[in-house]
Amino acid sequence: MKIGVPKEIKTHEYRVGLTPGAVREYVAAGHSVSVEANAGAGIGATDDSYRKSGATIVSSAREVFASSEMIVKVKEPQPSEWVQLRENQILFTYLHLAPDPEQAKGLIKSGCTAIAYETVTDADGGLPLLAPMSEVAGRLAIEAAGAALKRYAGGRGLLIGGVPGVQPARIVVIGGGVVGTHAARMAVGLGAEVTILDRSIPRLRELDELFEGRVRTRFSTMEAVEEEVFAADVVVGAVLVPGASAPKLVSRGMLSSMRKGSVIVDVAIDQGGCFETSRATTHADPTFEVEGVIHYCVANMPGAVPLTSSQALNNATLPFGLALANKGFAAVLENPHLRAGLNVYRGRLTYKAVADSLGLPFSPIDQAAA
Ligand SMILES: NC(=O)C1=CN([C@@H]2O[C@H](COP(=O)(O)OP(=O)(O)OC[C@H]3O[C@@H](n4cnc5c(N)ncnc54)[C@H](O)[C@@H]3O)[C@@H](O)[C@H]2O)C=CC1
Ligand SMILES: CC(=O)C(=O)O
Ligand SMILES: [Mg+2]
Repeated sequence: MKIGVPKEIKTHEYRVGLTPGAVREYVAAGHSVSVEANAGAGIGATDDSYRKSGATIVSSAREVFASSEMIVKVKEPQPSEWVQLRENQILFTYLHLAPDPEQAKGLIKSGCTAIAYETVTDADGGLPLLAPMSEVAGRLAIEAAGAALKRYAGGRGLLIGGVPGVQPARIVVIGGGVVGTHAARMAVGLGAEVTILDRSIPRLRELDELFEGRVRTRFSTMEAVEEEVFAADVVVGAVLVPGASAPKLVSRGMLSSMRKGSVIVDVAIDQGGCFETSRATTHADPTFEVEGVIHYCVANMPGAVPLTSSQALNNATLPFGLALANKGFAAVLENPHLRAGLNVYRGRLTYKAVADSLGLPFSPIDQAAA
């Protein structure tokens, strides 16, 4: 198959869809790979290193889109990219369609086959292509919170771990999945007082065991969320209902009861965010303030550490990408985990939670592929 890797164009997005090491695997399996010039610059991978791995370097994204049967990216296609997609072309990348009707319409119109990393599943019920970036974003969330808590950044002027004799920051994590767990690890490591809320009791049990008493766990009801958020210095939003828009768990009205200079890190912003007042920001201008509460809502947090993130992402995407390259759409039909990743096929939305969130018709894959 002809595989294409354009350079990422989202603001301050430095990751790359395929590392030179991944290209080598595709080429060894008999595929050809076109990489846009400088696509790997953000991770220090030169065009020459891609050539050595067997790629052909082309000078423009236009050439990549025109010549490839499958496009492998990181972030959701931007408007200038989705107009270049076409029927019978596979797009393999993050999409986050639920809060993004314009992109959804663009992909529907293109007729392409769009597989979303974030809804591909594994045999344990996990999301193997979301998990590595959730690990990164969870860990970064506490760094972001630490920066925003600084007085000159508008924060309360609090050191996360405190010092002997002075209490540390109180960090509340809503959603104890991959992001939440990794955020909690960092927060605990810095000496914060940490509470994790989740709606899954089995998950709360696992967290209780994992942290051996170093975090408090709490079942997530409206009352519990209110009590914890009002007492927090930092709230990390880390909930997910796969494919769907994130539930809004903290309302605008609640902000006035939060501490001035406290910080919200809404990692779930790529699914629309779980705070009513969140709106997506970029690494160029990551925070804004509402009612004295600093909001950090960057939708591509792992893009800030592309060297770590591109490797972690490629480790996870490689077997799925190779299956697609080897078998084409048949791989989607025969592998239930890739099938779960299919969001758009020949002009139809094939993921129910996405269609429901967008208020658009849903077509089961069998129907769409018939
Ligand atoms: N902004 C960014 O750059 C990035 C954002 N993300 C996003 O972070 C979010 C979380 O991802 P993961 O941790 O991988 O998901 P996950 O599926 O591992 O964990 C989500 C957790 O939320 C819990 N949950 C669902 N509804 C809840 C509610 N009403 N109250 C409390 N808990 C609830 C679930 O039980 C689950 O434990 C996703 O939206 C993901 O796309 C992930 C990576 C990067
Ligand atoms: C998961 C995601 O949105 C990201 O890595 O940017
Ligand atoms: Mg994102």
